[in-house]
This record gives sequence, structure tokens and C-alpha cells, in this order.
Amino acid sequence: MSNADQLKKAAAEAALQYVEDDMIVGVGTGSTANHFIDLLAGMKARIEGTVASSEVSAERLRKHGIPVMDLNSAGQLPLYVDGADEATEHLHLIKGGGGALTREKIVAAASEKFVCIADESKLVGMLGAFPLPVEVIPMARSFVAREILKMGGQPELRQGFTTDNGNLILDIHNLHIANPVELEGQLNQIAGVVTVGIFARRPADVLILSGKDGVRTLR
Ligand SMILES: O=C[C@H](O)[C@H](O)[C@H](O)COP(=O)(O)O
Repeated sequence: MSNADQLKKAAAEAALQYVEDDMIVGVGTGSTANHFIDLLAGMKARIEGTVASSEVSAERLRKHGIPVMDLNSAGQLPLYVDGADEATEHLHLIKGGGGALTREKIVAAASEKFVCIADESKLVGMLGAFPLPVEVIPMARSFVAREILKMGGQPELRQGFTTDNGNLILDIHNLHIANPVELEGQLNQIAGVVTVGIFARRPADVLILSGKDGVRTLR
């Protein structure tokens, strides 16, 4: 396993302490979340089930024999564990590098505790070096791109990619996100935008960061 993968696994391992008996656990998407899924398999008999934030995670969970439930029947979730593309010490995040941002935002919103797991390289002073993913309705693609240009961002269509919801992703370059709460709201207002990959209005509650000196937790 590469060094980067070992760090991701260490963060995922630290998140297991938040899993309690009989819980329905919200499970995210991406390489860090995959480690969490693989580790969760070791305690599958203790949990009631999971809600997945993407088809690909649902498939990985099922392969481990972990029950995957529909959010509509699961109701309010006690816990959601997922990775991030960038995180600040205020626990504001950029997510959606894997294109799963909409379902991730829904599961995060429906969860009492959102535990974000990441290696130290994801910690930044200001969000925006990672191109900000925005999920858009296909017919609004050009309109949304023009609106983003007016705001100073450089939108780029994610080529050959369709989300689990049948939509497109615009990755916005050239953003220096000084006020993530405000920008999340502004971008959300553009007609045709489904979800913005800034998680600031519903930030993480706990950020587990793993580095070469071990694992630390920000709250
Ligand atoms: O859409 C994908 C998710 O937001 C991921 O949590 C994010 O891209 C981080 O992925 P990874 O753990 O692979 O860096």
C-alpha cells in the first residue's frame, strides 16, 4: 500500500470509534471512504445497515455483505463518514472530486454527526486550489458557465462524466474562497445548479486528519 493510502486508511480507522451498535451509518464516496467501507466490513454484524452517497459505494458495501438502505426508509442518520478534497480548520470542505457531491450533501444534511476523514494534504488555509465541482442540469450547462465566468471563476466541463443523478459537473478553477458560506449560497442561487461542492453551510462536525506524525482530530 502506498504512503498516501496508508494515511487514508489510518484516518478511516480512527472514524470507526464513532460507529455504535445498531446504527445506520451514512457512508461516503472516494478512496478514503473506500478504506472506511472495507474496515466497516469487520463490524458489519454490529450495525443495522448503511446509506450510501453513491452507486459505487453502495456496490462496494454490498460486496462486503453490508446492508445498504434507502435514505427515505432510514430516516435521520446518527453518523455520516466521508472524505473531502479540501478542508479548513473551520471544517469547511470542498467535495465532489468523484462527482458524488449531491448525494453526499443530502446524506450530510440528514445526519446528526458528519465525520470527515482525510490525510493532512487536504488541509488548506483557504478553499479553492482544488477546482470546485458544481453539479448542473444538462440544459443549463452553458448558462451556469456564463454566470460563473461573471463571478470570476473559470468553469470547465468534466468530460465524459454523468452523475448518479443524470447531470453534469462543472469544475470551477481560479476561485479563492475567502467566504465559503457566502459563495455556497451565491452559486446555489444560479438557476440550473443542483449542488455546489462547498460544504460550509453544513460543515463537518469532526475532521480526522492523518499525517506522518499520527492522527489528530479537529472539532
Ligand atoms: O465525490 C467525491 C467525494 O466528495 C470524495 O469524498 C472526495 O472527492 C475525496 O475523495 P478521496 O478520498 O478519493 O480523496
